[in-house]
Amino acid sequence: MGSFFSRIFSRIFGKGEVRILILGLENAGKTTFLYQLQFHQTIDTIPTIGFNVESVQFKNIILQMWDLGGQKSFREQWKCYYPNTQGVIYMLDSTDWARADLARQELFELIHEDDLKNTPILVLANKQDLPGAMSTREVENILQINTLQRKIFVARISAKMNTDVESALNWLIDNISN
Ligand SMILES: Nc1nc2c(ncn2[C@@H]2O[C@H](COP(=O)(O)OP(=O)(O)OP(=O)(O)O)[C@@H](O)[C@H]2O)c(=O)[nH]1
Ligand SMILES: [Mg+2]
Repeated sequence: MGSFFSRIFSRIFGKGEVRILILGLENAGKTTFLYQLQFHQTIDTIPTIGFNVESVQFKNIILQMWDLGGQKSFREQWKCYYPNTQGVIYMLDSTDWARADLARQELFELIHEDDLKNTPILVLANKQDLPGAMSTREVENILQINTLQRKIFVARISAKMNTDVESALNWLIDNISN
């Protein structure tokens, strides 16, 4: 019985589990993305108070995915979740041109954190199903990706329509294992 529990425990908390944070401004689509991955469904969301966490099986690994609330008061608490993180997903509402500068400021803040200094960052340019969504080039310019000396990659997705969601994750997983 003991070994049964230790196997389960190591499966959940052991080497096979990868800790990923999903960050980004409120309304970017973080929770929609998480539930699309976990349940393969578009679930109606409400603004996240605090966080949601789900263990998602992806290929042969388990991703422990922390979806943190993006409202200002919650952004101030993101730091508490940085230790031991192996990958960051930075979610952007690609139609929110008005808050693009704020989205960049928040990205630049987390990029300079010690706890995240070796962490690859996958930028998900979400809501590509909507008219006026930014192109990859526009996202790279707005977020000044070229100035960052980091493993960072922009992928365009629609969390709601489940377009390119899993293929985007491949980059992150490959870069964590490297
Ligand atoms: N059209 C479209 N709408 C989306 C997409 N992804 C999310 N949304 C919508 O955007 C709104 C916000 O989505 P959430 O997933 O709750 O956003 P969030 O980033 O978790 O927001 P907070 O929890 O407040 O930080 C909801 O109305 C979603 O249905 C998408 O790919 N396309
Ligand atoms: Mg949310």
